[in-house]
Amino acid sequence: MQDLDELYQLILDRKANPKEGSYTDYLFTKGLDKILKKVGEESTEVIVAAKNDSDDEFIYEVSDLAYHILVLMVDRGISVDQIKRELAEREGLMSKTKERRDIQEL
Ligand SMILES: N=c1c2ncn([C@@H]3O[C@H](COP(=O)(O)OP(=O)(O)OP(=O)(O)O)[C@@H](O)[C@H]3O)c2ncn1[C@@H]1O[C@H](COP(=O)(O)O)[C@@H](O)[C@H]1O
Repeated sequence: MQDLDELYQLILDRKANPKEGSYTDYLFTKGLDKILKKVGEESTEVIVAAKNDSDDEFIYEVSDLAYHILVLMVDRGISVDQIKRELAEREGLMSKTKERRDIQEL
């Protein structure tokens, strides 16, 4: 069982300790442009899968995209905690915006 935090840590470790035959290593070696190309390809595959009926295919493609996004985050030096913090801040902002909208609708 591997959650997103654990996968992020493993990718971080691949960056610090390159391992022969590792696909993550291959991406880091190729560099940012290659990682961005993969994120673009995987995003398109998620869109195509979302239009089809197969949940399994959709889950597979979202997982591919999630992995490549984590590789991109490590390459850019951004942590999962930074994303969590941003989302947590939005939670406060969004509920304030909703309160304002509710008041305007009264
Ligand atoms: N979650 C993933 C994961 N998801 C997708 N992929 C790889 O992403 C690639 C996507 O397939 P494509 O056909 O688009 O790409 P490709 O033809 O293989 O290669 P490209 O030349 O196009 O880049 C496949 O090679 C998959 O193996 C992943 N590779 C590794 N992980 C995890 O990352 C961790 C470290 O893996 P290694 O770095 O390989 O040790 C492990 O926990 C793995 O499970």
